[in-house]
Amino acid sequence: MAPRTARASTPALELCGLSKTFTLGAGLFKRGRTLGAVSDVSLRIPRGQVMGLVGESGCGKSTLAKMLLGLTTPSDGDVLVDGKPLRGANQKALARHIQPIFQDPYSSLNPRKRIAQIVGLPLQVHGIGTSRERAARVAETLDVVGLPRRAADQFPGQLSGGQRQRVAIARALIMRPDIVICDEPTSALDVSVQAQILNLLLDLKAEFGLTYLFISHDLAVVEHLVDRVAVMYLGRIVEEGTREQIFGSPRHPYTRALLDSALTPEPGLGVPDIGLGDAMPDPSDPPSGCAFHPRCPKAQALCRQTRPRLEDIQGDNARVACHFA
Ligand SMILES: Nc1ncnc2c1ncn2[C@@H]1O[C@H](COP(=O)(O)OP(=O)(O)OP(=O)(O)O)[C@@H](O)[C@H]1O
Repeated sequence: MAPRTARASTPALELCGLSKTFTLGAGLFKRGRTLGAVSDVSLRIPRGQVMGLVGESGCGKSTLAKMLLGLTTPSDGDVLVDGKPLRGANQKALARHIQPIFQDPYSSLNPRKRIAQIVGLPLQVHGIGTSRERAARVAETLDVVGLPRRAADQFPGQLSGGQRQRVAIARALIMRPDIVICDEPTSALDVSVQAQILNLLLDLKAEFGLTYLFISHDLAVVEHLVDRVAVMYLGRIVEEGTREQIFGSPRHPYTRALLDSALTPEPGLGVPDIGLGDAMPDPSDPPSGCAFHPRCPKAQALCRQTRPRLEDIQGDNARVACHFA
């Protein structure tokens, strides 16, 4: 793994043609079908920036996150952290660079452990510091995420949803990572608490120079804190650009549909109906050509035949995969 003093121009996190294929229904005498959960994803996240990753349920966001966290092995492609490949890196080195914050603080915290044990566990697992040093770092980190000192002795069940997500954030920060993968970190929270957690994430980013990949189906949440946005459909990135480009002048019909659905007034109700009629196609049997064509209001014959490449939009520092964008 890279030293923490990598050059400022090197992206903190780079995904190069990352793919994950699952085999379904294989047996002794049966070959099984393949499902491309993530296909040929390439992204660069500069140090200190927030990349939003958006798309409907089942488009591959969590599978992508698991590959970045070393929880799933890519079928193809590479992940570079500070310019160095993650492949072959040991878990200890990885944990010092990349940490996750997951959606559900209710199920991701062990209900039988005290908060101090939960937050300090990564230090213990990786043999960092004496027990006194670990306790001091836990106390300091609880402060940083805005939890009272007394929370250290409490159990998750004694805390509110927002406080539990602060615990999950403290557990991620205790290793002082450079990159945090936030997988729907506010989806399980009340709307009023969501804003507090998002503001906390922004403050922590500034304080520790963190780089975030922020995964969400909720575009309103993403708009609040990202620098760039990548839009994913059926395992592929279909559009990527700055926050202003994606929210101000989206080019891909799917991005437009997602933005339209974000305007429907039912925040916090889970994945929106994006108003495109047919549900997302079966990823183990994707449509020919552009995978979005059966739902696309602008589809033409070419879209059924040829898959558009994700190409640079001239002079715009953005990319789109659509024949007619
Ligand atoms: N272990 C697995 N084996 C087989 N298929 C899988 C596996 N994990 C995920 N998939 C499939 O890969 C596709 C992408 O799933 P993934 O969970 O990454 O999507 P997602 O965008 O994170 O969805 P959600 O927001 O609902 O979590 C889905 O079709 C899913 O059923």
